[in-house]
Amino acid sequence: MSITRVEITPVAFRDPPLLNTVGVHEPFALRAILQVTTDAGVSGLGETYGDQAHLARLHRAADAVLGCDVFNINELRARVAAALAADTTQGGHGMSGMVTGSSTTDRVLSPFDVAALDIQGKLLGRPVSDLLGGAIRTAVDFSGYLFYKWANHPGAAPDSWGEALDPEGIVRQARTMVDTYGFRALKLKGGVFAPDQEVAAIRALRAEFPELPLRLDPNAAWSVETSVEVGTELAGILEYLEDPTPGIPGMAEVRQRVPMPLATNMCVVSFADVAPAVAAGSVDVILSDHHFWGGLRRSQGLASITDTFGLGLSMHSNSHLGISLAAMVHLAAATPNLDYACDTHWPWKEPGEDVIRPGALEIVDGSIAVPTLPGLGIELDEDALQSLHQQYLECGLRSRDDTGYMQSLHPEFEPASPRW
Ligand SMILES: O=C([O-])[C@@H](O)[C@@H](O)[C@H](O)[C@@H](O)C(=O)[O-]
Ligand SMILES: [Mg+2]
Repeated sequence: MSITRVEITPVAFRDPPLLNTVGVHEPFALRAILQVTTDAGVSGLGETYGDQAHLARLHRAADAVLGCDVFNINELRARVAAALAADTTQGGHGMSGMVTGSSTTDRVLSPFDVAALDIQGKLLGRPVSDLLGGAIRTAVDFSGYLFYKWANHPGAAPDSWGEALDPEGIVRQARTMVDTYGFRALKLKGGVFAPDQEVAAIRALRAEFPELPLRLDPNAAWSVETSVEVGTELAGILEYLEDPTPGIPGMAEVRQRVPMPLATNMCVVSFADVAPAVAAGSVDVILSDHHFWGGLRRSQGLASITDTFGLGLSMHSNSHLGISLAAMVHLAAATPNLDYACDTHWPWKEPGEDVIRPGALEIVDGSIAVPTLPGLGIELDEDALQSLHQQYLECGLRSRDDTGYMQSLHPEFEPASPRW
């Protein structure tokens, strides 16, 4: 079952002006869609970041994996690693400066791993979750991911979500999320306003949704002292506090002084980070993300590590389409120690704007039923792929740059970590 062809199609889909500590989302989010074909005529799908530098690496890896057996993921990884061995360039990873230390090989391997598992599943007539050890749940819980946001991108009409720049706006947004999707946990992307305003937003959410677990993630926007102040104020209110401050040592210090668990998708982003973070006692919960942890099998390796060290496991998300969501659902279904509802940016997408045919993945009562069809259980919509590719060609964006976009509108904006 060897790989005979890899097609890589960059696509762009509309994205609202969501704010974060490094800037604001641009009008389009970029992704790359991989179609991997075998000599058996069966093909599989993968989805990853669409930044230009990443695309160049994907193409180098694509040439290197031709002829590789789709059942031999170890060889797949070795070939990707060899193809990128001489690559010492940094950046272009699609995460806007927030997750810089992840492994280049693992980021590039990820969509090939997912596509190979999709093919294996189709050949065997089994869903990907079976290939990962079997689904231990029939549906996967997701959290409602709240963002401060403008009403519209400059020059464009307001989107249906409206503005959210204060606690009332955030509560309104949360109400829409909960009423529409039934989410049973909420996460607020912070690091946008001064910490007291974000504390007020969390308190407002707690008053409106007394039963729902709440998380706050300022993406390392706070100093150790600010993190301790916020953590102390929000005692008993947060399920976990995510990346309050930069770095393994800073997180370790905060962890000693705040009552709630600390989570990260910033100071532990590759296997190389795990030992130092565990030794320093930096975190209680690691957010996995198959897009930078090397695909589904390596993410399960991470799950074993968190299990071994008694750490919690959650799941991180960036703006994504349906192939990524399907992969996340299969992984989460087959990971027994996934202790928390997963993040997803899915509700922020324009309904219907996707590369997969609708219907396979729906958020109902805050969770997504695990597909039971062979492979990922989704189908590529070729026309939609072409139209999102056309949108990519026309939108002019070639790399995610939240900071540059913000500075083009507010030249005085300076991202700093920590900012407060
Ligand atoms: O989409 C965003 O603006 C998020 O801030 C994203 O880039 C982060 O990677 C992420 O969601 C997080 O949990 O840190
Ligand atoms: Mg985070």
